[in-house]
Amino acid sequence: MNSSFPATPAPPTNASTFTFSSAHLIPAALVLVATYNFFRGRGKQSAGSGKPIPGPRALPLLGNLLDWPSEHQVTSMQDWAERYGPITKLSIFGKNILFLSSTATITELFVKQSSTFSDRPQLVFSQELCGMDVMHPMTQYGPDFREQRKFMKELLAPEVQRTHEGLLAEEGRRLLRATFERPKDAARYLRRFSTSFALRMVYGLPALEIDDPDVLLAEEMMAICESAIAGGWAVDFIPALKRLPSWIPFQRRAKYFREKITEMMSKPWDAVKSQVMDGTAVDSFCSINMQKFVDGTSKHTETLIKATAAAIYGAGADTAACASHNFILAMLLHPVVQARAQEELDRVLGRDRLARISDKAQLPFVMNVVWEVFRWAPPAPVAVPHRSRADVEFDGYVIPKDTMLLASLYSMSRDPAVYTSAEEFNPDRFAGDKPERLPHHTFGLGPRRCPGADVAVNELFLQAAYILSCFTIKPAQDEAGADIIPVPKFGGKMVRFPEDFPFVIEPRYPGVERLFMSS
Ligand code: HEM
Repeated sequence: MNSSFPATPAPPTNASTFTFSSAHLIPAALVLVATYNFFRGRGKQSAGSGKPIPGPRALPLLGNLLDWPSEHQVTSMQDWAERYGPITKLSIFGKNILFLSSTATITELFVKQSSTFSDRPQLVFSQELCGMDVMHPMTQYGPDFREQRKFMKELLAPEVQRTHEGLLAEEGRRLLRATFERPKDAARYLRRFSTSFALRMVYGLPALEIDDPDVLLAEEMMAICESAIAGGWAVDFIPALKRLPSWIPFQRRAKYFREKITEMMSKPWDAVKSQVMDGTAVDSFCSINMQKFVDGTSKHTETLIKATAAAIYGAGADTAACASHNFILAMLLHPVVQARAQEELDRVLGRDRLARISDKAQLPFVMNVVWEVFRWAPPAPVAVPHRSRADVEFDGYVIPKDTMLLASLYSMSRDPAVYTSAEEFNPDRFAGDKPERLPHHTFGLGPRRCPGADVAVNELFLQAAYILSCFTIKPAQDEAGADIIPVPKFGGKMVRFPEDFPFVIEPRYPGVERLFMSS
């Protein structure tokens, strides 16, 4: 009966990497470029700039190369926030990187000065070498960005969400049935829920199984995107390295990533295209948008829609799966919270039906559990990197043009000015006379805020309500019969999954299966 979470799929390792985590292997060429940059003084702040931005001391030539947190970015950012305040500066081979860690600073830059801080940095590895420049999370803040947002709005805006409810409910029932029949695989079914939901919403594919090639390809693709964007690739800091020959390991890796990304963008897209042609396509983001360019819309628009489709499931499936894993962990560690949520579900819904999205207002405690899961363990603890478009004066500092900005959404969740006893899992913080602020920041701030935020909240709400109506999550036991209470540990670069932990999931009462077996 014990279940446990599989680790996040790792990107393929058919070639050794060339990242800053293996900095000792960087060849002499790299040092030469560094020397060149150093003497050109590219790492300095702009001429006549304000007070120096605090941060770890930079070494000659290397700058802060050795301080770069290729793993556990969140922990480094928390440490720096304590030592240097809300803005910490690193400089690597002439590139300025700012780590932001307070609600006030992130809001000021990403919301109030959004026209300057909503671009993405030029990441040579992911954008140029892997071909991700057209994917929405990497597009620059300009016409292509706005056009893709328009396509997405038609799918993801709150007013069109009801159309996804049928799909969510169907995937939810599949989750309950599979968990009932094979409780030890519950964690894998949670992942299937979000991947299958995202792929069906975007491409109108039939419901997918755990080991379906489309699911496996999508999971590999997500791991590839994470590695490409957050891998700390040397070529992102020294663009001249992109001219190195194709047999160099990072070039081989980029080639493999590019081929997989192209396959993932084209395979389901081409399948939908032929269904549209022969009139068998079901309504989906792709089939609906394809009709628009049948009559001669440009190839560029087709590429934008195709890349938007890939970005929606790429950005949405893993983060949502991570949130549901965090939910299970939170319920395992907090049985009293779990029992209160179950009591509310029984009181409001009875034991005759499962929740609907329209029940959210009647289930305030369940909703507060959902928000507290997002706050306690933000799935994307550091926002996708932003870039400054111009020199900007802020708080006595000058932030130079082309600075990369990494915002810690995790630190916002731990901000003592906003949340009391922030480490505690306490859904009641959002209730009572003086409720604390709901953690909308978990989805980022300003124009680059996650376009799938409302879908993600509905997805976790329905999962939480379905699971707690039908099952109880309990600790597994060791050989001596003692409960195993896991100490939460998290890993991953962009999406921070909890590490593998054992748990037991059991039906709440005899006959509960009639709620989900028949449909
Ligand atoms: C628990 C679930 C989710 C979390 C925590 C989350 C969080 C985030 C965050 C923090 C960002 C970066 C914001 C920034 O750069 O400042 C982002 C971007 C994005 N998210 Fe989500 N997300 C989730 C689910 C989804 C879903 C379900 C979808 C689609 C259906 C989605 C689509 C996207 C896209 C396309 C972007 C790129 C936006 C851009 O670059 O402008 N996300 N998300």
